Amino acid sequence: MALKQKSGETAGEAKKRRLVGFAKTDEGVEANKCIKIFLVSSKDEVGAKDGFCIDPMDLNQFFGEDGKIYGYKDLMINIWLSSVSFYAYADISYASAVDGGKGITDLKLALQDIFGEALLEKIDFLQTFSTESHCIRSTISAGTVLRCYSFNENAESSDNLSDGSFIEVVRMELCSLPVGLLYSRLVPLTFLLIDGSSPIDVTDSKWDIYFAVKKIQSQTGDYDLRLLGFATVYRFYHHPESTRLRLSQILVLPPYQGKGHGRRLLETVNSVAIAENVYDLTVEEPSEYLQYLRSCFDTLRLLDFEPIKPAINSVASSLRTDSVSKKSCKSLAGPPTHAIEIVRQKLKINKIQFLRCWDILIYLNLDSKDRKIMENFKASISTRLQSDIFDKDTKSKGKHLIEVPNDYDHDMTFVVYCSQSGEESDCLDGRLDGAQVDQEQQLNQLVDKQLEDIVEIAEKVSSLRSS
Ligand SMILES: CC(=O)SCCNC(=O)CCNC(=O)[C@H](O)C(C)(C)COP(=O)(O)OP(=O)(O)OC[C@H]1O[C@@H](n2cnc3c(N)ncnc32)[C@H](O)[C@@H]1OP(=O)(O)O
Repeated sequence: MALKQKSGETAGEAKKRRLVGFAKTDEGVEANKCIKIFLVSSKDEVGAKDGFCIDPMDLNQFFGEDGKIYGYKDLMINIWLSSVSFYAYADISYASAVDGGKGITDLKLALQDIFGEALLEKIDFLQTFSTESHCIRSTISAGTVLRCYSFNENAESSDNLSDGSFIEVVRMELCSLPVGLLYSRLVPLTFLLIDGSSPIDVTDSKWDIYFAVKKIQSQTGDYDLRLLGFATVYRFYHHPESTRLRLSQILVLPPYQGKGHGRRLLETVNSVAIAENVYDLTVEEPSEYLQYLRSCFDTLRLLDFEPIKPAINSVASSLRTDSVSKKSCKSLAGPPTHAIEIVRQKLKINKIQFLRCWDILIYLNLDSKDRKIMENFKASISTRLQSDIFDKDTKSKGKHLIEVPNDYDHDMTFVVYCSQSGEESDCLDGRLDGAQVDQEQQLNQLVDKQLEDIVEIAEKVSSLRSS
């Protein structure tokens, strides 16, 4: 006999209710785990799962607060992105779609948030391989070719044009209609591959875009263009009658990364800054790798820049002396003002970037195996960091350095804040819940991290110079 519960239902009924209740708990699936994005260059590659798969930053960010997709059983989303036209098509498959308590995610809407109007139905997408096959050439051929270099697929080649493929760097105004339309189809790539990227206003005439394109010669003697990467650059007004350039986004398509195209794009923007004698060139929130690339590139230029050599030699020779007092460390910690100014004027490197490269330039002039010299070098960096963060005046106003945990595992984040009263305790201490740790220890960690970066770039620069 079935046992009845208090409410009058049997134990069997209660069990069934529990099971149904359990089945209804939809745990969802992380977008990162069920979406794959393939870069394809022909119709035949669409549908093949062994093509070039893009590794996006984080797809979860496009799907609600927890990054999950709800309501589907065995969901698989394969997205085919054409490297010819930059249109896309999403192949969505699942066993069933049931509201398990958290609704059914509107996949079309979410994918449109990423791909916008570039997302097409399959039939239209397949047609783009013929109808849009020349879209890069027809859009970009009106641009100004600023640079041309030959390129060997398997090994990075020099800039002589004798062999390999031809690569051109072409500049265009983003506000021209065909360029704006092409850029709008490239925006999804910036969302997927650049951390924290946001679209730019293509109607603003101060935006330029630099395309790196590969020229492909056809058997008929005609040619076509394949897009390898691009960079967007904004032209700011600088008082009283100058402009500043800011590199906002730079992206090399994943199959072509690490082959020197990003560096060539950066070099080209830099030559424009010099040729047009703008005030300086800055980079908007560079990623760690872009900053590394940029520091290698700028340090190499600075090593050949005669006007700052006496200043580098003078600091390096002081650091070589047996003992460097705290007081003298301060004067050794940074470049002299005239060096900062001439570097900005001639190379268009701004002060913050020059300070980063300065440490590398000094390090390259020292014997890294000499413990005493390295101690002096470290002390000079520490002195500068210390005065950057806690200069005399602000120290007495209650400045605090606090380590704050972040979502990334590679670095630490530090927050510097001032208590209004200048007293030790402040409501922020409470908010950060015991995050305040010993300042000196944190400063040392900061110095060690800085030293690590300096050594890494110095070694890369030395190997590039000797190759
Ligand atoms: C502001 C922003 O947009 S931040 C976001 C930046 N973009 C992204 O993160 C998107 C994804 N990533 C990318 O698109 C690319 O990787 C980029 C744009 C960051 C870099 O472009 P890539 O083509 O991959 O880099 P590229 O091959 O040109 O340069 C890298 C190498 O050149 C080296 N290099 C730097 N200067 C020079 C020089 N003058 N001569 C020779 N080599 C140099 C660098 O040291 C680096 O070598 P390594 O990695 O072997 O140590």
